[in-house]
Amino acid sequence: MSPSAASTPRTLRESVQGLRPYLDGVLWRWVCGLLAALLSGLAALAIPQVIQVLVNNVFSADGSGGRSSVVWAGVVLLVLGLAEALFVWLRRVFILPPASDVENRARIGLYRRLQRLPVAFHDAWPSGQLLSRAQADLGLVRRWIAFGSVMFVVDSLVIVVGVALLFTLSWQLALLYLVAAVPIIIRSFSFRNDFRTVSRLSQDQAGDLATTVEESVHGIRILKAFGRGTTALEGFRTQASTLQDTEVRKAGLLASFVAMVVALPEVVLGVGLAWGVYLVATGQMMVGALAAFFATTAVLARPVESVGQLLGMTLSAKTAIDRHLDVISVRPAITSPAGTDPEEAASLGATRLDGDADEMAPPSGALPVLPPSAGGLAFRDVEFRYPDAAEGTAPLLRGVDLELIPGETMALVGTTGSGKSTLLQLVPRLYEATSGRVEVDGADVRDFPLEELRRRVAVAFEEPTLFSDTVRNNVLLGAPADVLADEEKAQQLLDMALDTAQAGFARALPDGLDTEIGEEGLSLSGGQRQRLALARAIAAQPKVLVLDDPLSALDVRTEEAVTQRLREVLADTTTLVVAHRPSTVALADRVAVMADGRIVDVGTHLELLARSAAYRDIISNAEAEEARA
Ligand SMILES: Nc1ncnc2c1ncn2[C@@H]1O[C@H](COP(=O)(O)OP(=O)(O)OP(=O)(O)O)[C@@H](O)[C@H]1O
Repeated sequence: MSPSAASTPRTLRESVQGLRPYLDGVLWRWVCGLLAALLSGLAALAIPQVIQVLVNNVFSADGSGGRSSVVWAGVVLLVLGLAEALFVWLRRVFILPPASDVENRARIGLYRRLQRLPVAFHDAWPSGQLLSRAQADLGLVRRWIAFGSVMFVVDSLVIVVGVALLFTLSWQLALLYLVAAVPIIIRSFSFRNDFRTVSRLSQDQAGDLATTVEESVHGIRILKAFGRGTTALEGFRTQASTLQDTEVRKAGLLASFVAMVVALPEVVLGVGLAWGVYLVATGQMMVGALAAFFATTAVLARPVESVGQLLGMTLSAKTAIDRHLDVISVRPAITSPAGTDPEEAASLGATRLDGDADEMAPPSGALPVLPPSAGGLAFRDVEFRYPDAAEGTAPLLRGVDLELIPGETMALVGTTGSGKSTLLQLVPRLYEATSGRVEVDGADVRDFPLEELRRRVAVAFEEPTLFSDTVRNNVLLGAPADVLADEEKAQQLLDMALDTAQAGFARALPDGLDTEIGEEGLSLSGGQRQRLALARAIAAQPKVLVLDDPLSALDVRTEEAVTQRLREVLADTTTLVVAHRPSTVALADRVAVMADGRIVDVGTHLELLARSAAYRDIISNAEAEEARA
């Protein structure tokens, strides 16, 4: 499901139940916090009752007991005031830490799920939408759990109890107040729907805005180079204004509802006061009851005022939870075979939703019998279409048959857009073949636990992605755990990988191999980044290496040197490499020619030059491009 797809409709109860995996050990503290908040509300409501006794005694006909009752009432009021403050403090102590726990667990659950979801999911979801779900939405959920949810329940209960007390003091005046609540109750139904819609819109628009910021920071060089800064700013301004309009609409909706909630009791107050005085004057009501009545309405003023705000907060939090669940409930389409991956089961367990039960096969711990790691790679009648390809279009890859001999280096060449990169991504299951089989060491890639498959297969892409970390950590990202555990072996592996990829320049960086490279390695040149990404693939010590034009930013001579070293050092590693330069292609054992989503020929460079017009065409185009460069 893409972010533009409608969110699954859920009731508030269902949304809150979606948080269940994060509520371990939280509920009892929340209930204690709720009780503390309720007691503080009741303590506040008890104060007018004391006032009633006090006033009645002071104004009693004989005046007896006036002084002592004032002292007692003073003591009781003090105790009630202190109790109210104590319970407010207890509410915070009980609820604040578990609310942060929920936020933290939900954030980790989201991150874990994002790691599990296939590349196709990330193709469809803009990063800003995911960012806003991980940050702003979960912050809102925390505030709602810590404050909004508790106070919504407590204030609603305080209002119910308070109104009941008003009835004990004067049913006529209480009825007057209740009648004033009828329009509020009626309006609250339509308010809920209106506010929920606007709240979802504003949170989605905030996500789109985050995507724009992320993209323009990422593409700042392009924007500057093309002088598009002003245009980008205009676009951003429009988007920001749209969000502002939605926020203003949201605030307007809330303000009009809150105004109604606050104003109606105020209007009733004037009428109520006059009527109350009449009731006292005609002996239908004690003066103490009148004082207590209005003291109670004063105590109720705060919960009545805030209940509208809290309803708004509850609806916004519900939207935030729904947006979280929309991501967390996406089933990863590419998974390890059932029961082979404890981490997979943990990921599902941490985010289990209704209907997941059948997918929750407990990890058996026993891995299926896998073939020995020999470096076999084959494609058998493989067909593939992108999940987001237009309806009715032909599959991108059709009837792909290709077999590599363990240890050989095969170059994959073809016209642009013929599907070379796509084919490569099927090997580590970044995408899943629509039909047919991709085999590693004779077994279907779907039979391997993902971790094992990706231990056997390493990848380097044309667009190298590096992380904000040291050169060392970037290169050793996928190195075997036993090598990493031994400092000396890790250093040897690092040196070998850097030398093979001709990435010795990294040693001359200011802090050598411990130099922190900036976000995505942007402080390095394109060719330097490519060589580090290749070194990373080599350091993973795979049996199968798939390289998607990983040396395109290098000059011809360096590319040749790297290819030559790769063949020597990784003599028993099977390598499938997308290449464009004739000189590099010539170094491969064999070459596969791809056209229009099919492998149309396989042979040595010389064989193909002799027999394939398509190959000669590709090579002569590449030579012409090289000469122009
Ligand atoms: N995520 C995607 N969703 C939908 N279509 C895609 C996606 N990625 C690539 N394509 C389409 O698949 C086709 C093949 O792309 P691919 O990158 O595999 O070709 P290629 O042979 O590697 O091209 P080049 O040599 O230019 O890198 C292209 O038409 C491209 O538009």
